[in-house]
Amino acid sequence: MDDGSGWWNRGGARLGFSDVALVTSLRDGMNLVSYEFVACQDAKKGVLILSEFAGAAQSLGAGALLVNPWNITEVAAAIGKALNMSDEEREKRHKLNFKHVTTHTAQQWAETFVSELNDTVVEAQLRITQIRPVLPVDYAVEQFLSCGNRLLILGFNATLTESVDTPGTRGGDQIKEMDLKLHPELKVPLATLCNDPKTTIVVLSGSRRDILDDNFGEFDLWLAAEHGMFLRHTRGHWMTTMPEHLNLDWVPSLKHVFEYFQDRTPRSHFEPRETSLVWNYKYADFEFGRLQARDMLQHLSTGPISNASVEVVQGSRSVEVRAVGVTKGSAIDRILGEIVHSKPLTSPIDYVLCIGHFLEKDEDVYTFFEPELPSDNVSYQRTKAVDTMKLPGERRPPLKLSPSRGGSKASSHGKGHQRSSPNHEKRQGNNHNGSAQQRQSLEKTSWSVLDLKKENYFSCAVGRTRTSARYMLGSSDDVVSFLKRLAESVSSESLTVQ
Ligand SMILES: O=P(O)(O)OC[C@H]1O[C@@H](O)[C@H](O)[C@@H](O)[C@@H]1O
Repeated sequence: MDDGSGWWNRGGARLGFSDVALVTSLRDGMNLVSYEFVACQDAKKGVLILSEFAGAAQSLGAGALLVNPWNITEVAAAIGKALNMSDEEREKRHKLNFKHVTTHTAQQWAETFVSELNDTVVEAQLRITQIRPVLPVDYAVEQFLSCGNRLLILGFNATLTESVDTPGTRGGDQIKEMDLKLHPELKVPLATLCNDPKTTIVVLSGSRRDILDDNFGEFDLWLAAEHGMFLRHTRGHWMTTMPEHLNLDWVPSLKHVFEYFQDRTPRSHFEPRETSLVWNYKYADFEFGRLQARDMLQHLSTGPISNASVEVVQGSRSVEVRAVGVTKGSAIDRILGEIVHSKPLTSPIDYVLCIGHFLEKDEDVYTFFEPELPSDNVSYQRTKAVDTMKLPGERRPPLKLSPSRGGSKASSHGKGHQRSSPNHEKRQGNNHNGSAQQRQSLEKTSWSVLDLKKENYFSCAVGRTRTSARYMLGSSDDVVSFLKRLAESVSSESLTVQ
């Protein structure tokens, strides 16, 4: 425990040798001593008697004996109990507290704090953000045709699916109605766009890998599941782009909470994922769903995850819990990195369309591509990657992704697919994955990936007017019409070329 500051000699050692620690603060912010005591007691498994007025009582209450320090009889009884406690109980109580102290590190606290601070900024910005104009479809199509390397990033839920209010065409089967299904009118236009050599499509969704596989497996495009934590081209295998330190220990313990709310809210739906859990009540009675959501949020804020490194994200008709650091915007640079690794880039991406019914938390994906800071005084949240490339007020130079930022690690999750080595992919005849030689030469340099002019960037929120996207569309029906227009323009473009 000697950290060089003399703490151990000044008194820290006593904490390690004691059988019992008695903390009787009448008022206390946190009480660091109780944490230090637990940290020093791995050998002795000493008992902590803790004032219920100390902040630490909220996190160490499970293993400590909690007392009201004004109640002398209670304190005396606790001392007696602690001194006579069986080894077994001491060990059990110590284990609970030791786990808490060693897993709730300053690093984790700082990450959660910064992330919540960012959320507050985004929320405040959204409140003062002007209502966005409707996507100028003709102009977006015109610009699309004028560019040579186009990237389309499409959300899935409520973007490429049928509107919730579309009268029941699914035969009244509740379970089937709640399944996420690609809008039937999109199959043809999407296939046309996917087959266009100048266009790359990424479906970026919170949904699980199997759901994206079922809906998009037949198309020639990229799938980014679970808010971009997993990625694959439909001709390749899933890989993970998850940050190394993501803590997912909380997932199993929370599932029963979500199941409970699913069971007591008819037509609501719980989707367990690997990096998040989502309960959606968009098909349920709205008022009842809202009340249930409120209950759930309260339960979550006081329950088992109140100290875990997770975020509770409230949607208009959903509640989601995800690991800190899981957002679409934080994943997008890793996704881009993989895409440009996988096929030789002949020219930088010069057109980006990013469209989705994204939660506020995920709107960071819109700002990632913002070529210029907006002229009004609304400052946008930018991802780390962008911050390193652009100073406030500066026009961003073409995006350079270094291979290390873009790199991902092989997945050991889900279907057990491992990321193939370039050679393996070659054996499969996968022309979306460059040869080992190409990759090697790319890794020696950084290269310009994005050269995006303001007029060629179209970010668009679906069904949300206050957004950090530049434009909005009313519903997925409008998205369908727009994508049909883009597909028609691609068909006439290829006819002209012939
Ligand atoms: O991530 P997707 O599939 O584009 O869906 C966007 C959002 O759609 C909302 O309707 C859901 O309530 C959210 O949970 C989801 O994240």
